[in-house]
Amino acid sequence: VDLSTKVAGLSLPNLLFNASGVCCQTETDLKLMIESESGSLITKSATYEYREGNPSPRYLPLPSGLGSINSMGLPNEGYEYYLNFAKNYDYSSKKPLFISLSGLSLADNVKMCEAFVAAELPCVLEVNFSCPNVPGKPQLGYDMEAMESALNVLAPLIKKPFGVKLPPYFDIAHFDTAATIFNKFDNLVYVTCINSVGNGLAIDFETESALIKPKDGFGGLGGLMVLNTALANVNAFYRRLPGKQVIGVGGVTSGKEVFLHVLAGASAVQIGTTLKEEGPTVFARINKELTDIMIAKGYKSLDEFRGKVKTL
Ligand SMILES: O=C(O)c1[nH]c(=O)[nH]c(=O)c1I
Repeated sequence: VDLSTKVAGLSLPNLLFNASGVCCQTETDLKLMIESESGSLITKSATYEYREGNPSPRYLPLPSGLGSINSMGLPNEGYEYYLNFAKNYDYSSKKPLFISLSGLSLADNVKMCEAFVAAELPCVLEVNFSCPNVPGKPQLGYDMEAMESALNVLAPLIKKPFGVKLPPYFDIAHFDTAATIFNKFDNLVYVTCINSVGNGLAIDFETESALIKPKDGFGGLGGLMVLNTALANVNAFYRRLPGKQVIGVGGVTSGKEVFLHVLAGASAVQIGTTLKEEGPTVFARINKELTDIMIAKGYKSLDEFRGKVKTL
């Protein structure tokens, strides 16, 4: 059974990697990803300067076991740290490297993209339009005009194939509008769907308190509970972006959800909450589970069923 795939022209030995933000903020984290059975890795979204992020507790798995809530607040080492990591990365390692950028302004995104473009590295840039947890900064992904304006500046600047990380959309008209924008940019070769479902609220029954400290307890939701929204966003953009690819993320706890993401159209699949809770051994487990599912169903490669979800 062949779990390999191609994204943005790069070959991934298998389709699994981390969701940006999980197991990827420091070199220690990133080394764990390199040593894991993942097919690639992506760095924590970078801002121009180092950021401490929001006060803790800022991430928790939910007592229900159905997911997680986070309001990290974009903690990261600053973009130069990840530029340096990218300069020292062993690109002969077969594991492609993705770099996530989430500038607090278009000017910051421009400066960070210019620095990465100037370095002429084989890593793939992904612009994060969907961080839900920086107080006072609305998600660009929910402002269609602002997102198009940003892409009008960033796509020509990046020149090479790149991707964007999107928030979940919940209205067909939004899928249509967003896809129309993305189809204007030839080098925008993939979208990653979905980021966390923004601004949920987890309340503890006993203490009658919000679970996390930042933003009165409001934070992005992840894990199994967001699976069906994730599958919808993957399939909506798979149908609307001919010639482009979709990376699926949201709700992956086993090979079964990975299989569903590929059926919905995903070229690669990321793991967030389950990676955070289980650790990097999750990649070996889920690759094996997916292999067993494909053998049971008689599939030899991902191409045989990618995007082939049936309708009634
Ligand atoms: O709070 C965060 O750091 C964060 N949390 C998320 O759930 N998604 C994001 O893109 C980010 I940048």
